[in-house]
Amino acid sequence: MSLIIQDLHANVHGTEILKGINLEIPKGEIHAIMGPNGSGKSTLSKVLCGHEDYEVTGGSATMDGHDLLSMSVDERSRAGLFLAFQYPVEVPGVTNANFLRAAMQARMPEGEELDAVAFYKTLYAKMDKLGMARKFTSRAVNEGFSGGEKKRNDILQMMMLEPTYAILDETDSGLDIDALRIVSEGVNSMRSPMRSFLVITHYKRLLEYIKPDVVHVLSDGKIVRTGGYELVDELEEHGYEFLKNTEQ
Ligand SMILES: Nc1ncnc2c1ncn2[C@@H]1O[C@H](COP(=O)(O)OP(=O)(O)OP(=O)(O)O)[C@@H](O)[C@H]1O
Repeated sequence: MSLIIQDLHANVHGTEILKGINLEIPKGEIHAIMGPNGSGKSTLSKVLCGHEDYEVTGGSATMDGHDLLSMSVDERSRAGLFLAFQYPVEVPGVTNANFLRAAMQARMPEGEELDAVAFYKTLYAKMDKLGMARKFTSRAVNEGFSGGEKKRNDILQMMMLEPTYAILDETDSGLDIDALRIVSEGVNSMRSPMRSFLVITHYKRLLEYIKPDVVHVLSDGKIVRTGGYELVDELEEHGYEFLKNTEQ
């Protein structure tokens, strides 16, 4: 049971950004992707989620054997995929609570109704865990939220939806020191043999809390290095200097 990406190529507005990505994330593992600005990290996450701006031109991606690329965005979500965006979107006019209720209802088998009492009980417990005030339930999704509040809200969505494969795109950006710890604890509380994470980040500070099993470096649309946690230390110390030696 894994997320398997093979020789994935993708374009945005006719320009090739992903140039043959190979990645296998078995259930239960946390993989981190690091890499220079503009190397394609967010593009990879958006392609996996089916963002309409991105055109897959080759390769495959399967989730537990199912062809991810042939599914609609909705189907991918229902199948257990979740993306916390680098820049979380605002949804004016829809309260956080209603958004989450609708998202959870949409995942239930036809004919079954979400239990409202149980929903709010779970929601409040998870908000407490993330240190989020109750007022955020009645505010429109991310509208007027600070950068850090948006990131926390994304993690709340993830904790409510309980995906099997979660992609976190620079979740640490904009978080203050306490929020970074709290959000990381939220992620760690979801670690399970039945769930995998792909964590995109620039900095060691997040990975000190969310210890990845495997670390990849993405450069110019390809995975150029894969290793263990020691790779994070190496990058922190030397940056992406080594890439210059691999460039033509
Ligand atoms: N919708 C888009 N329109 C035009 N160019 C795009 C679009 N999406 C991505 N790109 C380009 O694709 C390249 C890869 O971008 P991407 O956001 O995937 O990089 P990244 O590795 O996540 O970078 P960062 O670390 O800065 O967040 C960049 O050159 C970017 O300008």
